[in-house]
Amino acid sequence: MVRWALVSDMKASERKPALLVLEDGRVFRGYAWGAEGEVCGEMVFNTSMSGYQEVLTDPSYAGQIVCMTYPLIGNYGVNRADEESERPWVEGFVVREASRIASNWRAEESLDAYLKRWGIPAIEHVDTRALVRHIRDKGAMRACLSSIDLDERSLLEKARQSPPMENRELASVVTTKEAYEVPAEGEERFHVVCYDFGVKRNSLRELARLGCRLTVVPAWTPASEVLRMRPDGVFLSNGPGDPASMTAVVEEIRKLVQTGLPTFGICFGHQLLGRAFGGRTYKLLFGHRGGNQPVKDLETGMVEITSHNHGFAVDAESLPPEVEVTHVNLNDGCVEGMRHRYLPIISVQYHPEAAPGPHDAEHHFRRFIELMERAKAAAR
Ligand SMILES: NC(=O)CC[C@H](N)C(=O)O
Repeated sequence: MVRWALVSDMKASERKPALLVLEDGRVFRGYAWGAEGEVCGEMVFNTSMSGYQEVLTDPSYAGQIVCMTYPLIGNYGVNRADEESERPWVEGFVVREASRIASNWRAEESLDAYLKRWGIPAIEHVDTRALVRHIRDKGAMRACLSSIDLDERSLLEKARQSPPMENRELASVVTTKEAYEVPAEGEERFHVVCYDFGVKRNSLRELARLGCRLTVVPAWTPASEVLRMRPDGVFLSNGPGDPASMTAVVEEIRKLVQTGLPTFGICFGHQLLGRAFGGRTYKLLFGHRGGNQPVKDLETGMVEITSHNHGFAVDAESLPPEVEVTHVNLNDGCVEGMRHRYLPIISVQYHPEAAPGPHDAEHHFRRFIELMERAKAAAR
C-alpha cells in the first residue's frame, strides 16, 4: 500500500499552551504536542537537518530535553527501521514547527502519535534560535517543560530541584539487563564483547557487517567475566550521563586495558577509556550535537565532517605520555580521538556509526578490525 501522507490529528484551533523554563529564569512559550505532561532535564540542542527519529532513540539523550535547530520537524514521519534503540530516550522535545503532514513512503506513524505513544512531552512554536543562542552564551542548563503546569515560577523551582548532569549516572537506566548475542553478517571473523552503556544499533550493525559476532553485555560486567569469553576485542559504547560517575566501570576497563586486548571506544566509551588511562574528563559549555562537526586527523591532516553527541570531553593535558591525541575538533580544539602508543587501543569522541549524520568516519570500525587482525596474526 502506498500512503502519500499521514496527516496528524493536531489541529491549529485546538492548540494548547506549553511552557519551557530554564534554570536561570529564561522562559519560552509555545504550544503543546506529543504527550501531555511535564519533564525536567538538561536543555541541549542538535543541529542535524534530518534524523530526528535517530536522535530521539539515541540512549545518550537520556536525561536531556532536546531542541532541534532545523525549523520543521516530523515531515517524514517515523518508522521502525530508523530506531537506534527500542524506544525514545529524550525527556522532552523542542521544535520551531511540528509538521502536520508526514509524507514519506517509509512512514508508519506520525511523529506526534509516536511521541504520545511513548509519553514524551514536546513543545512547538518556540523561538529555537533564541533558545540556542541563550544556551551557547550561558551553557547547557537544566530546564522544565510542561503542558500541565503553566506557572513560570513553579516550573523554575522544578528545574532548579532537578538533578544536574554533572556526576549523573544514567547507564543503569539504558543498559541491557542481560547479555545477548548478535551474529556476524556473513563469515564470522571475530568475537567482540560490547559493553552497552546505551549502545546505538548502528554501531552493532557496523561491527556485525564487518564479520564480528557480538556479545553485548550490561554496563557493570566485570572484566574477569569478559576475559572468560575469550573475545578478540572489546567495544565500549556511547551512553548518557557523566563519565565521572562511572568509577566502578572505569576500574574494570583499566583491568581490560592491561591485558592488551584490542579495544575500541566511541563517545562515552572513549571518555571512560580516557579515565581508565588516568585522564580527566570535563563538561563542555554546551557540547556538540549534530551532523556537521569538523574533526581533524592529526596524523594525516585530513578533515572529516562528523556526527556528534557529547557534552563532556577528555582533557588532553591530563593524559599520560603513552596515550596520543589523534583527532581534534576544529571548532573548539577539544579532543576527538586518541590511541595508546603501545597497546591496540583506539577511541573516538564522535560517532563513526553516524545515524544520523555523514559517513566520513566509518573507517574507524575498520581500524578496530585491523587491530584485531594484527593481534590474531601475532598470536598464531
Ligand atoms: N553520545 C555519548 O556517548 C555521550 C557521552 C556523554 N554522556 C556526554 O554527554 O558527553
